[in-house]
Amino acid sequence: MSELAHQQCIACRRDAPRVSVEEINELKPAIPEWQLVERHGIQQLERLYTFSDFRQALEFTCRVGELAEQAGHHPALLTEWGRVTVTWWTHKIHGLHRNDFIMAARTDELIER
Ligand SMILES: C[C@H](O)[C@H](O)[C@H]1CNC2=NC(N)=NC(=O)C2=N1
Repeated sequence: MSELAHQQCIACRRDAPRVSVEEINELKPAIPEWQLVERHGIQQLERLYTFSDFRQALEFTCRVGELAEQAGHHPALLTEWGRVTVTWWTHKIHGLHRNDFIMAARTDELIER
């Protein structure tokens, strides 16, 4: 398990700061396959995972959902035949929190199992 995936998510408050550029530069190397995207002014982390069929994609989707429920922090999930797009950001701060990087690293761990 990567060190980042081991870190604890903290309860994120509405006034919590978004990650700084320095923090992004510190955290992003741990999740190299993820893209930084911006939608409607909101920075997000996004990764496409590919699978052999829809059932595999659906099973992975459910595993990510379980991870999210355990952490109380939830992604956007797009499940298609052979593909799942996972997008993390923190709704209440309209951007990226350290928690999103931790959850992206944990999402990657689901594949490596
Ligand atoms: C009430 C509930 O705890 C909050 O809405 C949680 C749920 N999951 C969440 N997930 C994400 N990604 N961002 C949030 O701000 C968030 N808030």
